[in-house]
Amino acid sequence: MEANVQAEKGQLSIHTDNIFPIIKKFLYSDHEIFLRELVSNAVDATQKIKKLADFGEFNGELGELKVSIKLDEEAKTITISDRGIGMTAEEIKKYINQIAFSGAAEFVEKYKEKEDTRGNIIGNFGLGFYSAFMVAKEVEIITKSFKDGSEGARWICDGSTEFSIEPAEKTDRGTDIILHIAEDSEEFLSKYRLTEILEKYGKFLPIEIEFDEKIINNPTPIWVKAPSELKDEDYLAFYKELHPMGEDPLFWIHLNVDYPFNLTGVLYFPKLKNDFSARKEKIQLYSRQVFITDEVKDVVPDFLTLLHGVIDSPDIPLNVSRSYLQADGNVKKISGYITRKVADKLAEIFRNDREGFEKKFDDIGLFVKYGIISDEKFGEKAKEFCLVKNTQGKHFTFEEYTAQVKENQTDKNDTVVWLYASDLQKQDAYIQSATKRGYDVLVFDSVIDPHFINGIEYKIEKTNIKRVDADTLDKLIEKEIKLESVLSKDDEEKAKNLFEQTLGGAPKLTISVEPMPTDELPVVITIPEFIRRMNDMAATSGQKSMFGDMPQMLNVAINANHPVTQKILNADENEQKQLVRHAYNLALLSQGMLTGSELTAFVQQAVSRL
Ligand SMILES: Nc1ncnc2c1ncn2[C@@H]1O[C@H](COP(=O)(O)OP(=O)(O)OP(=O)(O)O)[C@@H](O)[C@H]1O
Repeated sequence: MEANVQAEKGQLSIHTDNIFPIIKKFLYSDHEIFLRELVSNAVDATQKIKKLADFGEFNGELGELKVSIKLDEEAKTITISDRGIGMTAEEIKKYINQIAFSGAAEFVEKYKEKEDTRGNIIGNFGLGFYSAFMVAKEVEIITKSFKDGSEGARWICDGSTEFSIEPAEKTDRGTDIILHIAEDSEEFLSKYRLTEILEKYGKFLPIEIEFDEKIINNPTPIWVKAPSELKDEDYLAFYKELHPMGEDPLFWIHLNVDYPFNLTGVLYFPKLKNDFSARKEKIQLYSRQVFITDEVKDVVPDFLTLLHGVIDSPDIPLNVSRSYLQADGNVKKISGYITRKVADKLAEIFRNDREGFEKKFDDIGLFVKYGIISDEKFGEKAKEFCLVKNTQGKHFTFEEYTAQVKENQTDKNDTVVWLYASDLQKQDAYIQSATKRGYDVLVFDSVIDPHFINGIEYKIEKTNIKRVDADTLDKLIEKEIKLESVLSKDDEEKAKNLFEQTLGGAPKLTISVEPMPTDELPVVITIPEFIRRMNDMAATSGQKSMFGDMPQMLNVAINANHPVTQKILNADENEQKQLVRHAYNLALLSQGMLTGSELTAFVQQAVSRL
């Protein structure tokens, strides 16, 4: 059989007429970035002239090197001017007419032997210039190269694939890019709008940027300086620059690494209290001092997005438009590095200033706990310095706490039981009972705590964490030796039946008779730990628990040793019922569960006895 497809290799052909509109309009989704691209080019050209002066390849006067932006509302133009290296007519043809040929990349390549110039040069792809056509119907370049004897040149293009180039009068070295703004982009002919864009992308560009007779940027933000040059005031002042309305941060970390990737930055710990709302979009990502994004969730683990500050890394892979990140191996390394640094800083403060660390823990606890449950590596380190606090306000590390309660709170299965309360007011009766037994009670009252408890329980060896009202104390920490019951088996059975009959209408009650100390309540109501915890976690993550909203299951423990139980057993039928209800209501009341009409009835009944 004859083959009608011949094996062949070849080259795809691209029609400039078709691809050009795509580059102009769709490469960059956000039109405002034209200004970022053109100002970055002007900054690059300025950095290059400085470099050439350093290398001895330019011996003239550098002079004032700022980049300036001018708006002419009447002529409907925006002009970006620099005093950088400029271009000869030949260079325009090479760098501008050849789309996707980057003079920036070429410069870096040419001088790579001399030093790592990449650090200063922003451009890479050779496309940024064309973003001008997203907003301009015509673009002019008037430029003069720094090279001796160069003539000025004027390039003009109306956005088609045709251009013209001619000699031009220009006395000074450098480049003016003149944008004749298109009708559909006139929003950019506004001082306010341009200021906004310049402040967003250019606030920390390394060369002075002038607009409307003002310098809009800080060319040497603290993250480009050496930590040894900086004082606390400098860090606090920079924080104010980022968050003018923000409360002072608690502390900060200066990031500075150049191997195996390049990254600088300063991360601040804000006061979080019990509040997740402070989060998100407070870390800004820069690449060579050009603002990229404040959506850093692909670069740092989620819990770190609670921090504020700046990260600058030329090694975070950006796509052509520089507005999106690409998750890759480098990003993982960077994320790992930041996590480690943050953990190390916390460990250092913990070691050097335990008292200060404890004071700050209310504010950073949320962060540390979120880190522990969401990031394995951070969790490993944070185990050493994460603190828990008891009802007396004393702080402990996990290890210290286990050592503290081990003797008294180890159950017959050799498991250490940590008791906690989530609401000091509501659970007061239970806390007091536990304290009377010599047990210690922790406070876990933040939004993250239900998740935190669940997350750490299995990480701390042989430990159970139970809320103080999850069961009667004897069952929370089951000991070998039990308290004796003063009731006969018969009487216990009678008491149980009586409660069951009287409270029969109440939903899902599990009634038991248990020997407890006489100073505890005659009836104790508890909600099983597991079910309550699932409810709590569902509530904070905004989901519905599979167990519904309210605790459906209640354990009602009748205190066999309380004199009231004896009294109930000895009373006549009518009085028995009243006493049972009353004791049950008191137990509900102490759990904060007597509400609505039942509470009203209870209060009225009590009043009638006055
Ligand atoms: N203001 C300027 N002064 C001197 N040369 C310039 C200027 N603007 C652009 N160029 C030259 O034109 C080239 C192409 O610019 P373009 O913005 O398209 O790409 P790039 O900056 O190299 O890369 P990227 O697409 O990443 O921005 C630059 O590399 C540079 O050589």
